[in-house]
Amino acid sequence: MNTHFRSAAALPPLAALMDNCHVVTLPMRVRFRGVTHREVMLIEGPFGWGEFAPFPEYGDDEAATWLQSAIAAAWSPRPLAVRAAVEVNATVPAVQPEQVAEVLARFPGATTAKVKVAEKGQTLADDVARVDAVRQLVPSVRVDANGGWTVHEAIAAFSELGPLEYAEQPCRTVDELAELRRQVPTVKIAADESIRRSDDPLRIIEAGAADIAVVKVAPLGGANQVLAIADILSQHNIPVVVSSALDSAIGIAYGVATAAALPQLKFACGLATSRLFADDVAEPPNWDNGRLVVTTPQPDPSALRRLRANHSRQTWWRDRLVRCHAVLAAT
Ligand SMILES: O=C(O)CCC(=O)c1ccccc1C(=O)O
Ligand SMILES: [Mg+2]
Repeated sequence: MNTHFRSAAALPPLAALMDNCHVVTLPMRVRFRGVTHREVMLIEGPFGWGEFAPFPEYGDDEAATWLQSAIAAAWSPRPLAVRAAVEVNATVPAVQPEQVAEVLARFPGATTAKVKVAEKGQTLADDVARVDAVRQLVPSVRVDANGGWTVHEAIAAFSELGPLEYAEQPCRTVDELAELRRQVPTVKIAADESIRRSDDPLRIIEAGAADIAVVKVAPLGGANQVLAIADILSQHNIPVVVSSALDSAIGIAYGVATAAALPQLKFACGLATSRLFADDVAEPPNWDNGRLVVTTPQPDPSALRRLRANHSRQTWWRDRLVRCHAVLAAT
């Protein structure tokens, strides 16, 4: 577990979480990260709602940090906002070029698009065709390879993809990112998995592995952790991009609140993923021409019923909650 920025707040008793949690399954409009449905657990506390939604394949140690974030959201006040809305990017899954216009139509006014590339089973030609289709409709394009390229493949891809705002996690390891940055100083490199799945989210600094840091609130343990990490990164001239982990409207609102509290925000944030869901537990933050407005939504009781996960998934998530609570209690 990433214990570098553990919360100072007291851990609520397990019963307080168990008695106030709901597991829902949100349908996606298009496949994303290989999934068509996203399961999340929502927990109500004295300060509102938190979201506990580590991906199913994550182990308990890693998932416990996501629980810390859910608890911070529901058991403590939001950080102080310095802006009322946050600029966001359109997110384009690894779709066919013919589907690009339909995807982008869900993000009216967004001037930056993030395009998924290096998807398993696809080729560089597929990526080039998708990126070209996006660039015809949106002026600024970034790509996210989710660590799918070797250094060599990344260099080949950069030479064919045209101008990029930046490339997010082009390779898997910190050392590869650093090597790629040395070899291709003209393309900005953003670290995502190297921060959110690392025991030490700040290792990228010393390694010289990133120009930009993607920070996700849940895997980093909450808003205060993100603000602390962003402060250190800014001292090394590494700006942050706050992004979603495919959160429900509840998690998105916490991400928007966190982004709104950052002293500096240079890049559009990856928080517009609500638009990839066909249904949600609450109205997501208002969309204002490419920006998301800071709000604190409440889950709609009828949506919690409508989207309620089946019995075996309820049990699975409640068991996971028990185990992750034990991890937090022991550290
Ligand atoms: O950054 C965005 O625009 C959307 C968020 C996103 O891409 C994402 C969502 C869930 C899991 C992983 C990722 C990722 O950035 O790799
Ligand atoms: Mg990413």
